Amino acid sequence: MSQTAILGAGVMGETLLSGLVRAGRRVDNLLVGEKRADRAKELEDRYGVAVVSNVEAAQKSDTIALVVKPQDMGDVLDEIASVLRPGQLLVSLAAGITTAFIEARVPEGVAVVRVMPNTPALVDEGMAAISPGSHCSEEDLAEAEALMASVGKVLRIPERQQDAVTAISGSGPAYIFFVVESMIEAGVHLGLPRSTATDLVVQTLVGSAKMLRETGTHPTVLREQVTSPAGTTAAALRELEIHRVRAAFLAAMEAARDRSRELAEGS
Ligand SMILES: NC(=O)C1=CN([C@@H]2O[C@H](COP(=O)(O)OP(=O)(O)OC[C@H]3O[C@@H](n4cnc5c(N)ncnc54)[C@H](OP(=O)(O)O)[C@@H]3O)[C@@H](O)[C@H]2O)C=CC1
Ligand SMILES: O=C(O)[C@@H]1CCC=N1
Repeated sequence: MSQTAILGAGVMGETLLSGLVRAGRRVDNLLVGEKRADRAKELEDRYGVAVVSNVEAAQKSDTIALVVKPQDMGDVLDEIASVLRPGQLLVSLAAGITTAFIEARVPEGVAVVRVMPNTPALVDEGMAAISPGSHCSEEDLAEAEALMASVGKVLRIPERQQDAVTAISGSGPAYIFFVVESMIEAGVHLGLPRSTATDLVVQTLVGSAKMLRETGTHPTVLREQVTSPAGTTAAALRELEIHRVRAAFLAAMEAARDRSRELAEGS
């Protein structure tokens, strides 16, 4: 079995680690590089995984997942570059960071794949988009695909689409949780107990998501089915249009796309 390292075990690194463990990956085939000692101890206790230096993890692994913040990526690559060798695969999950950025800092022959995952991977419902770097074989891409497939769906996309993907599915769960929070607060304003409002909103979200996935029906049609003539839904949707919610979503996602581009410049 090949050895996999995860460098940076914050929210996303742990999400990947826990998914691999759930998918049946033996912990002795996994290594974690994490600079914070208390966090390292937490992960060792929780998963029984070895937390070692980045250099040791990189040296001993065939596949190395880079899950540090984009701003820390240059330092981590500088730290491990001297122990990397041709045939190894680097899988970067960092927003904004291009495969060219990574390839310029590692020895030739090290394959690079860029991935944009999301946090629903924690419940095996992740959405990951992957793009090959310039020296990446089909085998390397398939390896990265298998890594991410253990925690959800995987789509292969051209790298030029990665900043837009980051804005849609990478950050996407946050927008959905924001809508959920807003609806729960509205329920409380309307006089519902908070727990009742929460149950109503969460099940409505799950049911609606299931309809989208299982019926394959266009969301406009599904929305129209809820909207009775001169009814309650039409009254609510008119307010959402007056408050320019659709335009706000577009502006928000353009801002996320632009921020992803800026992260590539190291800011
Ligand atoms: N959270 C999300 O929903 C998503 C995140 N991503 C990407 O995943 C990456 C990580 O994000 P996220 O998990 O949210 O961030 P976190 O800050 O939670 O995790 C990053 C972790 O890396 C650690 N770290 C920093 N420097 C080093 C180093 N030199 N060696 C080893 N570990 C180091 C950090 O420690 P410390 O805190 O001490 O600095 C922290 O534990 C980012 O690049 C982000 O763009 C992609 C898609 C979704
Ligand atoms: O907010 C961020 O920068 C990361 C990338 C996508 C989701 N979280």
